[in-house]
Amino acid sequence: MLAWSGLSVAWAGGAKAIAFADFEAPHGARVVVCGPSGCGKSTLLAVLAGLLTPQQGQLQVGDTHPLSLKASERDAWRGQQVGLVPQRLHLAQALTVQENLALPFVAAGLPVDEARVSQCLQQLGLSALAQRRPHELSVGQAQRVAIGRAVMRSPTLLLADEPTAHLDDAHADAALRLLDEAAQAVQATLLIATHDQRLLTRWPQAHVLRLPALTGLELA
Ligand SMILES: Nc1ncnc2c1ncn2[C@@H]1O[C@H](COP(=O)(O)OP(=O)(O)OP(=O)(O)O)[C@@H](O)[C@H]1O
Repeated sequence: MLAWSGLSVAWAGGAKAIAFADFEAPHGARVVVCGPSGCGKSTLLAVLAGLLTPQQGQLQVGDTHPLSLKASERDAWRGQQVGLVPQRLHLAQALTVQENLALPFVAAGLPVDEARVSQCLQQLGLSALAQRRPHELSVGQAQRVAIGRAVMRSPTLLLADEPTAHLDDAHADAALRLLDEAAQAVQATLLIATHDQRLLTRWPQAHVLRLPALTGLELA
């Protein structure tokens, strides 16, 4: 299951705090976090990925309580259990598609599982592009590489930040289908942060968390 309670984030200097409503969804769920620009969607994703430590609160991802882990344990947990497709894809420009997909193993100091890399290339329709570099890809192709990299180590939690921003209907649909299939293939919970209303129509069964706009009340 994915659950949090009492979560709040305060920025350096304590100027502003964001309190997130409590949430719980079963493992394997589809979750949509939506709300207006600046309401805290990316911030919540950073907390869920163990990249940002909240001021307060509890977080449970499967059997793990990431906020109780030491920094090094949390890094290891993130590498193994969390896949993140960031808003800006952050592909390594000097590396080929195949090498980008292998990065999660390299970053963890593990031998590259070449069979898994090949499987992902195939599943995401990237085999013919394996030797290209990111600047030789379309936006949709680059996004597929980012999705492949995120699911490479079969995470239990797959997070995607605005994956359909700037995509037309057909490409947005394709991106969502890929994320859905990629999550299903590794039996991960999939959480998407978005302000794209199309997603709510496409996934009527999703658990939806609507974050309110931040108001002056959050100002300390
Ligand atoms: N490092 C930071 N220091 C101070 N404030 C920050 C920092 N990062 C984000 N914020 C503030 O926290 C709030 C939430 O930002 P966040 O990026 O999470 O919103 P968002 O909902 O993802 O926005 P968008 O839809 O525009 O990407 C904003 O008011 C933002 O200015």
